Amino acid sequence: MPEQPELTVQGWGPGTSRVATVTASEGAPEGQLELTRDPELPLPKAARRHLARELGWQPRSTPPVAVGEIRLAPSRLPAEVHEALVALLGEEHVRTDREARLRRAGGKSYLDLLRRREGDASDAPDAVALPGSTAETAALLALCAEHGVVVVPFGGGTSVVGGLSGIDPDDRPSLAVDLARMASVTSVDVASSLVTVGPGMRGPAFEEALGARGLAFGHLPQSWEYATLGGYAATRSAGQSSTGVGRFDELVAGLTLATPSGVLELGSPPASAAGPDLLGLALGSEGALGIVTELRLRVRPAPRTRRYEGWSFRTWADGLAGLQRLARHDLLPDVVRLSDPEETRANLLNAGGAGARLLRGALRARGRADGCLLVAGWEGLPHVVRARRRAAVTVLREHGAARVGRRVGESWRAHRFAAPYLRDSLLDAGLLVETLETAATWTALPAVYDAVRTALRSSLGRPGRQPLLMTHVSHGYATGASLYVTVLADRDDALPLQQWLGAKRAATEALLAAGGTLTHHHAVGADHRPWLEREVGPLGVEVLRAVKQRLDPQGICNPGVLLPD
Ligand SMILES: Cc1cc2nc3c(=O)[nH]c(=O)nc-3n(C[C@H](O)[C@H](O)[C@H](O)COP(=O)(O)OP(=O)(O)OC[C@H]3O[C@@H](n4cnc5c(N)ncnc54)[C@H](O)[C@@H]3O)c2cc1C
Repeated sequence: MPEQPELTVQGWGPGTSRVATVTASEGAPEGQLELTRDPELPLPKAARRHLARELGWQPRSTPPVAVGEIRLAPSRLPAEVHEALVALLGEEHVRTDREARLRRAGGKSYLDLLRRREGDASDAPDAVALPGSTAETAALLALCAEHGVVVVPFGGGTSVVGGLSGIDPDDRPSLAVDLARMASVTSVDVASSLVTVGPGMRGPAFEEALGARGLAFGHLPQSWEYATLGGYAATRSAGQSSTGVGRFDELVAGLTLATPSGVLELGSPPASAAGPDLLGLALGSEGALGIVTELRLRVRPAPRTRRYEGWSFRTWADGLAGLQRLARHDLLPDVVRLSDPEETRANLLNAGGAGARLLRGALRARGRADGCLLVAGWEGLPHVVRARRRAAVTVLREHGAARVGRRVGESWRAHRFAAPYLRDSLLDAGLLVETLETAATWTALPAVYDAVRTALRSSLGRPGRQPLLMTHVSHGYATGASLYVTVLADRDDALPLQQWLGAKRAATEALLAAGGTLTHHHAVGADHRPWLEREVGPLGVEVLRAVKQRLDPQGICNPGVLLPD
């Protein structure tokens, strides 16, 4: 089994604190499992007060059921498939035990976590296989196609769009294919800035391997500690520095895709005009066309210097105008994170310590208490960073931005992976916590922002209760930017799933109508697929279906994602 720490079943983090006793059931071995997460992080008092005031929320204790009580149906993997898989991969790489299946049940969306916290693991795979090579993966796919077993590739398990829900209209047995064994760097071509790597590798290990050679990759989503390179490719992920280094799909020079119909080698670095780029079909295919078994990634020299700092705009409109101007002149920093007034207020209140108090005071004194905070970060060669920053600062000042110092930027950088841990505490205290994201042109962005907020407010608002909607721009392009909304609301304890499903539906309809994309970086998964046709049109869906039919005629490859019913 993989040596990397595995994510806890009901939340975020490695989960080493509470030990759950597992009763022998459905063939699972009896014993102790370390599956639950770390002890709850305390919610700062100021944050509690702020949330109670904003949301009309009564803090309460709503802990998850014990992991040992999560319900898991017996495995339905046919014995002949199990035997054939063992012959192919070896006994230790084919698992049907409770721990293996529970750990690969679904992803980490609010809906996933609600289900797991309530003791529901009906989306767990029937078995888990860990192939060690492209050839083994291709043989596994052929075997599953022959026997009608659904295959769900599993990277880090951090999908937030139901990408691992394993939905199958024909309700066939399902196999999670965990890529954890294919997690090493197999070649480094420094001259060409190309590295070949297995899909199961995670960001920290990848950066460490590159750092030893003076290289860096720089793809840093908030899920970086657990998500895998294969998962990034399958979902077209974007990291926190994507404005500078590019989205993950822009960093893929080539990849290998094992499908039930054979193996595809895609991508021809540095560039090619040999027809349409088939690499684009694999990127974002979410396991629906096959399994990414190798990646050729574009890397860069490790940055020699970094500069992160905070700026404050008087208004959201000023902030957007400033970023748009930077974008048009190709002056955007590598990291751009512009928070709207609600997110700025919440971040400032939740930041503890004397530094945060001083900053709040300074912003009030300058009449910017309700302003918008921008975190800007530059990385690279010192003289280039200096020149880019100087040019950007001129533009920022022209748009009324005031510098609030390096501490703000450095503090953001230091805590950039912390929020998911806090989410567990908020769930324990009776809150709805979820995020959604989109992108739009600079022209459409303000309307999309307003539309999403209006939809969420009217769906989640009740007399005396309002959701807290914290929005930021986190990825900038010449043509537009992404919007990322964190939603907090008093949870409806009676119908929590329906509460969020209603809000999500309303927000999605609103953002599409206003000109936003269905998803900027979380992918389609199961949750967004009813709307895919709105994004790519009926003919676009048919084209995708035709490709799937050719590569996966039995429809065993993650049938619950991407394509609408
Ligand atoms: C707290 C949190 C923060 C997040 N922050 C970000 C962020 O900043 N930016 C961002 O882009 N996303 C973010 N995400 C979403 C998620 O991390 C990304 O979608 C990520 O790319 C998923 O990678 P994974 O390895 O965990 O894939 P998984 O969740 O295991 O799988 C995702 C999908 O890809 C398929 N898949 C996985 N591996 C392969 C493969 N080798 N071949 C074919 N298909 C495969 C799966 O079947 C599934 O459909 C966040 C998620 C969480 C929970």
